[in-house]
Amino acid sequence: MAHNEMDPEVAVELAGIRESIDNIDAALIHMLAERFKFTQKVGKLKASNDLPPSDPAREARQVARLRALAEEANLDPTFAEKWFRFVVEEVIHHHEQARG
Ligand SMILES: O=C(O)C(=O)C[C@]1(C(=O)O)C=C[C@@H](O)C=C1
Repeated sequence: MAHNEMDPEVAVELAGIRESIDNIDAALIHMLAERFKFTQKVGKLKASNDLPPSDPAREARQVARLRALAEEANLDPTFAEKWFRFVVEEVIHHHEQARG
C-alpha cells in the first residue's frame, strides 16, 4: 500500500474517532462562548464600578485549582495553565475596551 493510502478499515475507524473529536470541539466552542458571555457581564460590572480589569489574586487561585483538576484528569497542568492564561489575556483585553 502506498505511503499516502489508507486501509479502508483504518479509514472507517479514524472517521468514527473524528466524529467524537468534532463533537468535543463543538462543545468547547459553545462552552467558551458561554464563558465570554459571563466575563462580558463581569467587564460591565467592573467598568461601571471603576474596578481594575485584572484581578491577579483571583487568577492565582484559579490557576492553582485548574492545575490540581488537570492532574486528577491526567491532563498536563502546564497546558491547563497556558490555556487559562491565554483566555484571561483576551478577557482582560475585553474589560479594557469596556472601560472605554
Ligand atoms: O473574575 C474576574 O474578576 C474576571 O475578570 C474574570 C477573569 C477570568 O476570565 O477568569 C479575567 C480577568 C481577571 O484577572 C480574573 C478572572
